[in-house]
Order: sequence, then structure tokens, then C-alpha cells
Amino acid sequence: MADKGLDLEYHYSPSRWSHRYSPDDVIDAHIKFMEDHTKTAKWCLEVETDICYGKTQNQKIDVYIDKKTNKKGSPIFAYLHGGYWQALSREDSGFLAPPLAQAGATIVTIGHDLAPTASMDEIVLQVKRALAFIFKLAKERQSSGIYLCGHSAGAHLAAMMLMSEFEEDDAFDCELIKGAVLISGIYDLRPLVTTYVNEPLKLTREDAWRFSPSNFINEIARMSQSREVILAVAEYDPPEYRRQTGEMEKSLRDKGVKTKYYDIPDTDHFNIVEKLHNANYTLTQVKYSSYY
Ligand SMILES: N[C@@H](CC(=O)c1ccccc1NC=O)C(=O)O
Repeated sequence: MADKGLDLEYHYSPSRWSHRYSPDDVIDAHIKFMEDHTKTAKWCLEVETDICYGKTQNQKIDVYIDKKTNKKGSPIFAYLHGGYWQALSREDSGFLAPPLAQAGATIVTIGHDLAPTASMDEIVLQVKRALAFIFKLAKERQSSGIYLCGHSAGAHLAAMMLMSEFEEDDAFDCELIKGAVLISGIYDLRPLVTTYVNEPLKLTREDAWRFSPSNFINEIARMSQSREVILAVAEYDPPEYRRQTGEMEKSLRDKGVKTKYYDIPDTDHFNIVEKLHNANYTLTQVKYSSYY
């Protein structure tokens, strides 16, 4: 291989950095983990699936609660899945619900259409629409607030939501967003433009910057002064992901946002989020102490 330092394909392929499995096997294992543990979550929790917030196939959310612990006023934990905006789904994202639900939260997994069916413009718009829908849900349930969580491309989408202005309608109250947990995210999309990731997305360099949260630090910071923004990255995430997470955290902290930074030892891009399935995992515990 030529100079790996310049090989963006390699640096933006998290599967090639896992210390547990081969690239293909780590992705297969990730999908199997999510499918199996989402099945278990659907067994042990009360679930309402396929709630439509828009007209197309994937503009749907699933809601998980534990009837014994969920009360009026409970916080909402809204999750955006990863998969480089072109893979995975909300339907297999319930794996993280059990410990959060048992602690009293309402877990919402957010679906959206994928590239190439949907453009990045459309995906961001759909997630915004989903959030407006969740604001209404939060008001109905007198929820104490919404915490946005995203993994990988989902962390990018969650970060984009931190700067979104919603319409001046009582139901669209972005103060309901109390914080975010951004896990192994990507915040500057420009390096992706020349890689395989961009094949279905077809972003120009200008588009990539227009959809980069790192281009909107002032806006995110202005809207997030009373939010808590947690950024987490895996020890075995690609160095580019580690760099982007570190830079994003520092930029937001420098602008007065209350941030927390977690560098999770002995994890890779995939099990850093899978482990939310465990009640005693660092990132599961963080949310308990700062949010509930
Ligand atoms: N082709 C990518 C796959 C990938 O990046 C990915 C897979 C599952 C969940 C999140 C991912 N990354 C960003 O959204 C890789 O080689 O790792």
C-alpha cells in the first residue's frame, strides 16, 4: 500500500481499524449484534413501531418504554443510527433501549431514507421533521427534555440538529433538546468527497462543507449554551475520527458549551455503541448521572 497517511479510503473505513475482527467480519458482527439485541429489547419492553412522521418508506420512528418505570415527565432519548447515510435502520437500533428504559427514559429510534434514494439535503430535512414530531410527543408526555444520541453518520446528523432553528410554534421548541451524546462521529465531511462513501451521496466539495457541523461552530454554540454535549470516540476508531472528535469538542468548549469528552479504551467504531446495551458501561452511566 502507498502512504496510508494520504489514503482517505482507508482512513474513513472504520472496519479496517478494528482489533477484534477482519473488516467484513466486524460489520457482519455489528449487524448481527444489533438485530439480536433489538429482538430482545422488543421482547422485554413495550414497543410501538412504524410511527410515521412523513410520507416515504423510512420516515418512521419506533418508541420503547418500560411500563414499570416510565412515568409522565420522563426524558426522551432519541437515537440516530450510523451507516454513512446509506445503510442500517431504526428498526435494528433498539439494542440500546433496555438499560435506558429501565432507568425511566422513553427511547425513540429515528428512521430516515438513505442515499442514493435520498440526498443529504433530504436526509437532514427528514431528521428535522422527525425531531419536530418528537417535540410534539415530548409535549404530550410532559417530558422533561430530549437527549439526542447519534453514532457515526448519526452523530453527524445529531450535530446538525444542534444548530437547527425550528419554526416559531409552541410545539417546535428547540429548548427541549437538553443535550447530545455524539459517538464516533464525523463533523467535517470534506475528506469524504473523493472516497467510496460519496458514491451514492454525490456531494460536491461545497455541499460537503455546507453539511459540516464544524462549519457551524458559532451557530451550534449559540444554541447550545445550556445544553450538555458529550463527545465519545473509540480507542480503535480511525485516527481521522479521533482527530475530528477531538477538534469538535475543543471548538465547542472554546465557545462556552458544556462538553464532556470520552476516549473509550479497548473499543472500536462498532462496539463503542453496542455496549450501550450494558447498564454498567461508561456511556450508559454518563447519561444516568448527568441527565436523569
Ligand atoms: N464501510 C464502512 C462502514 C461504516 O463506516 C459503518 C458501518 C456501520 C455503522 C457505521 C458506519 N460508519 C459511519 O456511519 C467501513 O468500512 O467501516
